[in-house]
Amino acid sequence: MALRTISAKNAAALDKDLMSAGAFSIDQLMELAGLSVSQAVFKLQPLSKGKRILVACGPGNNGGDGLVAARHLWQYGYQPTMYYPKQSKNELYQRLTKQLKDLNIPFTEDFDAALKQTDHVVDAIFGFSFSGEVREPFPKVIEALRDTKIPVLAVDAPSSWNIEGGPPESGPGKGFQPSALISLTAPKPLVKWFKGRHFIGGRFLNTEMAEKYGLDLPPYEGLDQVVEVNVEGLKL
Ligand SMILES: NC(=O)C1=CN([C@@H]2O[C@H](COP(=O)(O)OP(=O)(O)OC[C@H]3O[C@@H](n4cnc5c(N)ncnc54)[C@H](O)[C@@H]3O)[C@@H](O)[C@H]2O)[C@H](O)CC1
Ligand SMILES: [K+]
Repeated sequence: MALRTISAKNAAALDKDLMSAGAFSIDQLMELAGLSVSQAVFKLQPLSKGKRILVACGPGNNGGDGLVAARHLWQYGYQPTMYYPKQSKNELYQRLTKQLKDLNIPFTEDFDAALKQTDHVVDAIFGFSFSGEVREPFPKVIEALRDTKIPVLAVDAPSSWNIEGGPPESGPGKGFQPSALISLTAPKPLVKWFKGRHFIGGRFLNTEMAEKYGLDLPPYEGLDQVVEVNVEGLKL
């Protein structure tokens, strides 16, 4: 039986619930989400296969997960490069950005050039709050992700995909099928159309919240912040 999915609306409500009734702060959730992303990269792209990781970050919390992941990746010995064209003025993102700059992690404005010099890409552009047509400056970036042969790990959703309806039928994301996906907390309905390796991360759900939102507690093991699942949602 497949792991149960969570709609965009319920994912946003669960996030709020975790931060009110659940007593988590956004920093904590983002740190755990980003840590999971870094562990998925470690499993997909061992250091021996190439250390250069291009992390594309969008303006919201999906981008924040990418900022956190990059810091952990640096600590593991990777060489992250950041593409973060719409930087938020929010204090949390500014702190995360400073932490990366203090590690001398480069920020680039030229996504195409950076893509030619990387071994792996993290797509942390849009997550469960994406809707409508992709707006500037991201259409070109989504097209490049669609066309590249370099492996791409999508964070929570392949950016530009509709959370409920999956791949877009037109626009830059038409035909974009990343090689891997990490679903945070629980898979979104779009996983039905996803064909690559699938991880679950964001190990912070409790039994009560899982029951309230009709979710399964993912089968994490030991110290792992991620679990890889097959199309049926079962641990590999
Ligand atoms: N509980 C969890 O699982 C947690 C998940 N996290 C991550 O947070 C994102 C959701 O974050 P949110 O800030 O709500 O939204 P997004 O990052 O998906 O995007 C919002 C951002 O994007 C802009 N935007 C929306 N649509 C478009 C468009 N068509 N074109 C251009 N820009 C667009 C919008 O204006 C906002 O600025 C979730 O997926 C996880 O990755 C948390 O980190 C921790 C808890
Ligand atoms: K994404």
